[in-house]
Formats: sequence, structure tokens, C-alpha cells
Amino acid sequence: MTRKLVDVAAGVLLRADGAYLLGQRAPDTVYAGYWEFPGGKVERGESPAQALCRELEEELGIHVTHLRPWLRREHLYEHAHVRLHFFEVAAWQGTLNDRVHSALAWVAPGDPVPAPRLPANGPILKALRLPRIMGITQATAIGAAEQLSVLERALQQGLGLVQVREAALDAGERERFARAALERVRASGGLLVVNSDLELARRIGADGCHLTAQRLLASSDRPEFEWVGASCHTRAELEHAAALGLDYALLGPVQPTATHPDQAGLGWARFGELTEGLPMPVFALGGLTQNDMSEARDAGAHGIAAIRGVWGRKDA
Ligand SMILES: Nc1nc2c([nH]c(=O)n2[C@@H]2O[C@H](COP(=O)(O)OP(=O)(O)OP(=O)(O)O)[C@@H](O)[C@H]2O)c(=O)[nH]1
Repeated sequence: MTRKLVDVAAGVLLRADGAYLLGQRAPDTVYAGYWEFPGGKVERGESPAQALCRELEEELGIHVTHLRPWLRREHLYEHAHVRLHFFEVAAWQGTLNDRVHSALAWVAPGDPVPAPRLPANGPILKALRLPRIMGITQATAIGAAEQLSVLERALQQGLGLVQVREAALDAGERERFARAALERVRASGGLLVVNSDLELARRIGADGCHLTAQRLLASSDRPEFEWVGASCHTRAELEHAAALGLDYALLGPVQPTATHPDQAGLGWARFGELTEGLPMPVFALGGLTQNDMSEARDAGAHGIAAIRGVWGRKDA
């Protein structure tokens, strides 16, 4: 049976400490007792953003002042085929005064998520576990010892996601470096993915793998890792990453980079167009530092990835 497609807008209210808000559906609704992001159906003539602002006024008594587009996912329920437009609600006015849920809960990063959870929301909750900054290693350029030392410092300063990207190191050196990096990332509770060398990622027990755009396009299945991402430059590559069910993508270059100073970047407007309506988080890459985070997220990025800009070196 085909069901009518229903657009729904849902908001991830984010507090300054990184906690996000879930509400428990009331007894007289479908999926009563399940935990959801506040929001509701888009009404005729409304954009999803307008619908969310209205729903949050009606449901929680707050006035949204800063909304960022994030992910979009479709899900076929028994009762409806929904297209969920998720936004990050970065700022609002007023005090929460819930009128529709049985309970509200702020979930801090790393804390257990209350259950049961709406079936469509699994990938969304997983995406919220993905840190906002990815550091990409460059041991080939700066040396393994120096890279490990700046990695340690960045981890102490809160870096939570590292991509080992050392295709030019010989296999033995790459493995030694990747193991040393993994040990440090694990000790600080972060995630580590290995670029290209899936065998190495498996052998060392990395959290995931990262595919080059070429490998992504040649793949018809998602490799079996908890976290799988890919580098993308075009909408077609991003859509292929989405079709394979990848957990994240990188898109760039957004700005001209140190390695390609004459090459114009995509810019934020184009970044926003290319990532519009995707189901998985996308990191912006290329000539960026943590100072670009707010602009990146306003354009729809999950966060930023950087080869130079996150290690705090003079060549940043
Ligand atoms: N609000 C919200 N709805 C979600 C989420 N995830 C998800 O699958 N949905 C689905 O999207 C639909 C939204 O329905 P709703 O009951 O909240 O809509 P509404 O406030 O407009 O209610 P109404 O039916 O009384 O008009 C439901 O089918 C719900 O299962 C989520 O995180 N938040």
C-alpha cells in the first residue's frame, strides 16, 4: 500500500553544554511513550522551518531565534510515510513550558539516550554522537613523532574525531603510526577512522574507515564498520554516500587551501546547496579552522574537518 508522504519538522534544541532535548510522546498519540525531538507536521503553505517555529511555540512555549538546517530522512511507518526535516535549534527565547509531552529530558553527549525511541530516529541519534571537528593527520608531511605530539595536545583540548590519512607512508610505518594514534584517541574517549586502508582499519580495531571519492563511487555496499564516511566533491558523490547508508561525508574545498591557494573554494552558499536535504551529516573541509564553525553550521554543515587548521601548528 502506498501512503501519502507527510512532511514533518523536528528540532534538536542544543544547549551551550552540548546537551539536546527529547520529549516523550503523550499517551493518546501514535507511538505513545516513545522519545522524539519536539516538532510536528508541516501545514499547507508553510516551509519546514516555519512549521518548526510554530510547533515549538505551541508545544514548548519558546520563540526560536536561530535555526540551522541539518538532516533530512524519510521513513515508512505503518501509519504514515514521513519525510523528517531535522533542524538544529541553536538559540531561543523564553522558558520551556511543555504542553504536549509526558516528560522532557536533556541528554548530555555520552549519556544514555532514553528509550523507547522512534524508529526513524536511530541514525539521527547516531549522528549526534559524531563530534563536530574532525582532525585529519598529516604525518607524511610533518613526521610521525610531531603529528603524535600535536594529536595529544588536540585531544587534551577536546578533539574527538581523527582521520588517519597517510596513504604515502609505507605499510609498516603507516601501521605503527595508526596504532600509536589509536591508542591516544582511545585513551581520551574519541573515535578514529582510517582512510583507504580498510585492512589496516580492521587489523588495529579502528572505529571506522574513510573512503576516497573514487573508492566511494566504485562501492556498491557499505563496508562493515561502525563508522563509515567518505570524501566528496560533487552532489552525485554525496548522493552515493547517502545511498550506501554512510554515517558522514566530507565536502570541500570550501575555501582556498594552503596546498591549492589559487583554486577558488566552493564558498558557503554553494556548500549549502550541495548538502541540502541529505540524510547524513556533512563536514566542511578546505582552508577552515574552528573559527569557521558557526558559519559552517549555518550553511548546514555538521562541523568542520581540517588537515592543518585543528592541530594548532604555526602553519595552520
Ligand atoms: N515530532 C517528531 N515526529 C517524529 C520524529 N521522528 C519521527 O519518526 N516522527 C514521526 O513524524 C510524525 C509526526 O507526528 P506528530 O504527531 O508529532 O505531528 P503533529 O504534532 O503535527 O500531530 P497531529 O497528528 O496531532 O497533527 C509521526 O508519525 C512521528 O512518528 C521526531 O523526532 N519528532
